[in-house]
Amino acid sequence: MIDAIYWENEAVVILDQNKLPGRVEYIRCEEHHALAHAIRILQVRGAPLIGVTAAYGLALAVIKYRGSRSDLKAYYDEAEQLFASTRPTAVNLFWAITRMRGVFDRLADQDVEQIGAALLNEAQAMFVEDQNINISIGNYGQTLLPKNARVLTICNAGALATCGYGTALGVIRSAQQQGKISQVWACETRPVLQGARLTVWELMQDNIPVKLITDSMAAYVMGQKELDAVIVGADRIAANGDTANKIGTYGLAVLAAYHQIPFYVAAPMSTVDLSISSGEQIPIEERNHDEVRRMRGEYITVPEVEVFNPAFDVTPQALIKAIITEKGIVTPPFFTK
Ligand SMILES: CSC[C@@H](O)[C@@H](O)C(=O)COP(=O)(O)O
Repeated sequence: MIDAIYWENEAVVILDQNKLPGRVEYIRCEEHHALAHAIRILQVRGAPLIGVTAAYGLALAVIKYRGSRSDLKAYYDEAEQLFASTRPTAVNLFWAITRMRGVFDRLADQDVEQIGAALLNEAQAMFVEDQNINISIGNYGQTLLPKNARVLTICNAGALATCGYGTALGVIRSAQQQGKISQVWACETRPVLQGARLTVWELMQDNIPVKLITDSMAAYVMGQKELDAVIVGADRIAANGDTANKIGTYGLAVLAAYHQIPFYVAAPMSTVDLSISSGEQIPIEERNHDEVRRMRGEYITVPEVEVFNPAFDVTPQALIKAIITEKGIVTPPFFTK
């Protein structure tokens, strides 16, 4: 199993996903600013992993705190703000921050060491829970797939995006264990290439048959009747089922509807944001324009060109056949009563 994050001797160690697949390199983060930076620059990414990384970061902040007890709350507020500002779309980040805040507030009268230890316990509990949640998502999700399934996915919603096993790739892993997978199609996922770099690497580690395509080839693959299902992860799901996920997901859902291929979202309940009724209210991150102008560092266009670089899009719920969660398979009207 791939370890995307772990705690070791008063530090958080993360797998540098920007180096994959060429190099498997771990970074030891001794203080929380380094972890916030790692989230911002995608060294750690994927909604559930972003949340757990922030949780470890808040624990680390308190464990490393050397100021006066009376200043701890202001210091914690600032650390929380720092993590909240890293990436706006994945609601798991805010879910994790809120959960950690609950621990911090509950122990308001305790000394700094006790609070630090309790925060670390909470982060580690989230880590273990996330693994179990993903196995449960996988078990439910694999029941939706036929024998010899050919499945298309985008981005990386795998072990690298979570604390292990993955969501969309968790469904694929469970189906593989049942002998049900004949082919995974991985979209490369421009501009940052999480599909080409991460999903391909992760699936090949587990000997799951994967074929890489550029994003623009998906329609052709579907038209050739080479596909039984599309399964993607999610960064935020509104109560009505509208789902924000990596840019390009919406296009795949439209294509899948045209070709009558079922389109599934796999995500933990911590990705469901019941405070918003529809996807219009989901904040969409716009990232650095050089992600589009350059590929792996090299300019692929005129360096001065204007660029639009939304990192996510929102798939309308009408295009989603089911959302696979750890609690079961949810169908329309999804999370609205
Ligand atoms: C289980 S991860 C689900 C999503 O977070 C994933 O599909 C995705 O879009 C990740 O985007 P990223 O920008 O790499 O963090």
